[in-house]
Amino acid sequence: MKRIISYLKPYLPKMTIGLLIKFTGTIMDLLIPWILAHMIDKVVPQKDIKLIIYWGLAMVFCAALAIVANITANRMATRVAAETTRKVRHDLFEKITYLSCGQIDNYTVPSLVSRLTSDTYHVHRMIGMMQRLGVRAPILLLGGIIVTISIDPVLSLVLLGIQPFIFLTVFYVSKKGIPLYNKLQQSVDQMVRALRENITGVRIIKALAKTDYEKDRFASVSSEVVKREKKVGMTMALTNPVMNLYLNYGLTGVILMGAYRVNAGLSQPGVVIAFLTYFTIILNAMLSISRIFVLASKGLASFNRIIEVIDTPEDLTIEDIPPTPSAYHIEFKNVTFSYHKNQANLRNISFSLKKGETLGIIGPTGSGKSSILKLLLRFYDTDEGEICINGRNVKSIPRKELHKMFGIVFQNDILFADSIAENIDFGRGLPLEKIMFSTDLAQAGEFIDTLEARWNHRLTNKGSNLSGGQKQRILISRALAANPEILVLDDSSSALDYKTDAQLRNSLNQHFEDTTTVIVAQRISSIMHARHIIVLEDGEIIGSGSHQELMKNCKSYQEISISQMGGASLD
Ligand SMILES: Nc1ncnc2c1ncn2[C@@H]1O[C@H](COP(=O)(O)OP(=O)(O)OP(=O)(O)O)[C@@H](O)[C@H]1O
Repeated sequence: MKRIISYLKPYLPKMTIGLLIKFTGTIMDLLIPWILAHMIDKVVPQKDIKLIIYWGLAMVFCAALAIVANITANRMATRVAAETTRKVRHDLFEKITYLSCGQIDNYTVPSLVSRLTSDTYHVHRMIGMMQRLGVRAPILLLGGIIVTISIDPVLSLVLLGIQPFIFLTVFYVSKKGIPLYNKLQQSVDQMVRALRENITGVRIIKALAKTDYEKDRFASVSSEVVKREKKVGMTMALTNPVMNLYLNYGLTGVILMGAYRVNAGLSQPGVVIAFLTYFTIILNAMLSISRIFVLASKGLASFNRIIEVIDTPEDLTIEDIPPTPSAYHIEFKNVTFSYHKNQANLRNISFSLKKGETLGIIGPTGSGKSSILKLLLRFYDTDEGEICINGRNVKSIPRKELHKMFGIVFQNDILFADSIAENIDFGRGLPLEKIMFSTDLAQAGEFIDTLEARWNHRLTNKGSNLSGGQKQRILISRALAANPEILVLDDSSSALDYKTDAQLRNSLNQHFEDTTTVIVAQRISSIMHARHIIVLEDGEIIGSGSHQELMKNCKSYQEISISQMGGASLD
């Protein structure tokens, strides 16, 4: 609660003014039936047209003021809700961008997406609703009760008699409805997750003719949503008819008792008419209050899910480790690491690279090749051992400074719906010449020249209007464009033909001789020229050395080489 108030704090003056306006509008709404009763019972019998017009105008004024005040207050409330939600969403987004990879793994991406979308939406609805109805409904309820008791205490007994039933209904619906809403939200989360997987994987689903399977899978999560929606609907559907029933019974009771009291000269017709209106106002106010409870509990649950992420303590903090002089640019010293802190995914990894040297990493799928790169970039911290760049432990290098050293191409790296130039620049403000130079080096210049708008050619989301090889070249251009100190290529030549791959390697040798390069590859031809090669298996180095050395000493390497190139050597 404290946190939500801290978000609302900047808008407190605006909210106070809005609530005062709302208060005025609501009082006007409450006044109208009272004026009506006064006119019928006191003014009309005097047969003074001037007085009737005067009171009539008072009613018109109240009605106009009520509507203007309510609209103004609602608009102000909407603005406050939108602004507050914008700030919450912004803080959440910012925090997500700073979460470490381990923290993202723990939350999972779909859960973070639904916190950013549906949870912020619920918070928005709650803040809006609390301002619109949070003041109005209690005033209408309390004010209505006070006015009815003051104009005819006996008729109020009808209202009093019906209250326990109303309370019971509201209590039952809230008690049942809130957990049902929470369950519904969970199944909506699952449906969003399935939908997301389906849409991102639409090609492979089609290619593997899994459309029917996916349709069934989606149908099953969707029918769970429908089932839960029905359950919520069935419970909530009780509210309006049951309340209407109470209302009608109450109104009948008021009319019966009112008629009796008017006949007996104990009350007046105007009071009975006003009473009927107040009765409706009071019941509607109670209904609104029950809705506020449901919406507030949903909104608070969502807000807590958002705050959980925003308050996640920062891990991977910068540690004060003094640098040690080193002849090496990159060093891995006995590094052991596990994602789930149970079974090690990398064990005892050691290697060192001098400036400008190239390391090739090869090994079967799942052997830990990409994990080495993730540790080098400090996406995760090692469990044992240390990783140094220029003698500085990566844990002691500020994140921005560390990442600036790198040019990276990851597996399945992403291109955005933007121009080719902007995709390469990536917000770094690089001059076009550098971008053009990098595309030439990455062997992308040739295909860019065939495009009408060339570097301004717009890509679609994820670069889906390019071929796999073209995408790969743009991604490599992005990695090269800022003249990185360290170049990391994770299986990035897999979509390049052998000739382009060889041309790329030549360009790198010529123009990036000071850049230390780490290449992860499935193809031996992509790494066989590297100064150092390590062969990984099950998270361990089972062979290291140059291509020739490995061809002599490492059985696994020989097998890969023979299977891919018939065991060709460099010479
Ligand atoms: N984010 C993660 N959370 C948990 N386990 C992970 C995560 N990423 C990778 N792993 C596990 O760590 C091991 C090594 O994975 P890694 O991606 O490093 O392999 P790889 O050699 O690069 O494989 P590939 O050639 O298929 O890309 C695998 O067993 C994988 O399941």
